[in-house]
Amino acid sequence: MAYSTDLDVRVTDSSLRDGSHAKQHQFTVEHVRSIVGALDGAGVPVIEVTHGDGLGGSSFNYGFSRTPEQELIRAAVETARRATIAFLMLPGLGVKDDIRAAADNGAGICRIATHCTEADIAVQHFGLARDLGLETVGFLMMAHSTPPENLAKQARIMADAGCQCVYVVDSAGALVMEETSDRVAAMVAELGADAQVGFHGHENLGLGVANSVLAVRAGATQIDGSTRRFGAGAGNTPVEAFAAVAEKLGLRTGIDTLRIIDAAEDVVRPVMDGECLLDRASLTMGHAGVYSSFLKHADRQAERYGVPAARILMEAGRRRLVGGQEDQLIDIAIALQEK
Ligand SMILES: C[C@H](O)CC(=O)C(=O)O
Ligand SMILES: [Mn+2]
Repeated sequence: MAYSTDLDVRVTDSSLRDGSHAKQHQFTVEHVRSIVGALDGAGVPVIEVTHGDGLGGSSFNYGFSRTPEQELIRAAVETARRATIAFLMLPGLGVKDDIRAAADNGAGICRIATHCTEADIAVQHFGLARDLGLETVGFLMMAHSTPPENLAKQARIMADAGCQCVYVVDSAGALVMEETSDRVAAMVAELGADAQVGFHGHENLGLGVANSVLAVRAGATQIDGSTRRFGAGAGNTPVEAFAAVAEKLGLRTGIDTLRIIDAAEDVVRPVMDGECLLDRASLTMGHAGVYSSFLKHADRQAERYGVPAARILMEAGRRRLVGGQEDQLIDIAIALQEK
């Protein structure tokens, strides 16, 4: 593998990428420097920094970034003393030159995300990332929406393309307990020594930490979280809670539990516009299987058309919308208003 470690689980903190959704992509270089400094000091080994929708995500459809993401990546790399800086890219939103720029700016890990049934669109990007000497991670998003055996076949496509760790990505926070471990186990059985398996959880049903522990027990060796749950929807698996639980379970994460608890309260929380809440809208997303990053888009359309965000999200779940179909939330809101 691209890194050697004596950790049982390697944690990637996604506050500065998944949290970008919650912050409506308004991160500044100062936000990045303060959060990276605190997480790095607490021993978080990998910190992801990008627009919420990855490289090239800054756009009319997804929301414009306040600061160009390559500047944020550069600031993160300059600040981190021990942590490796990762970035996310969705083929089609980002292009190969974006990967080259992130590598030039010192990022070490390229994370490539596709819908869980479309791994084949990432093949050339994994090849490029490996050629550039980057470590590679694959994200199979909306993993609740396809059964474990299909997910394992998609993971195989990513691993054959050069991906070193394929993630079960619970984008909707919809997976419940064994639904997580069954998917992880199927991927572990398929990939064997060819690639690691990871898990990225969302808190929409309050199961981020529990699902992550089950993922580890099923063979996952990389876990994502966000300190203070700073992520889309109800947020991600809280890193500080996962670190504390892992410590009690005797799993080595390399994270200093007390320092990450302080970082959550003293450094990350002040950057957040508000807490990521387990409220009606986010619970609806977990229940109906809706992509967590739809929350802020639904809130905006709810306000514009005077209809409840939860109703918009429920309909998005019924239509089985996937990432990239954010504009359909407008159609849904108009239809609900007309009713
Ligand atoms: C682009 C998405 O926000 C990636 C992600 O974090 C997820 O699907 O969850
Ligand atoms: Mn996410």
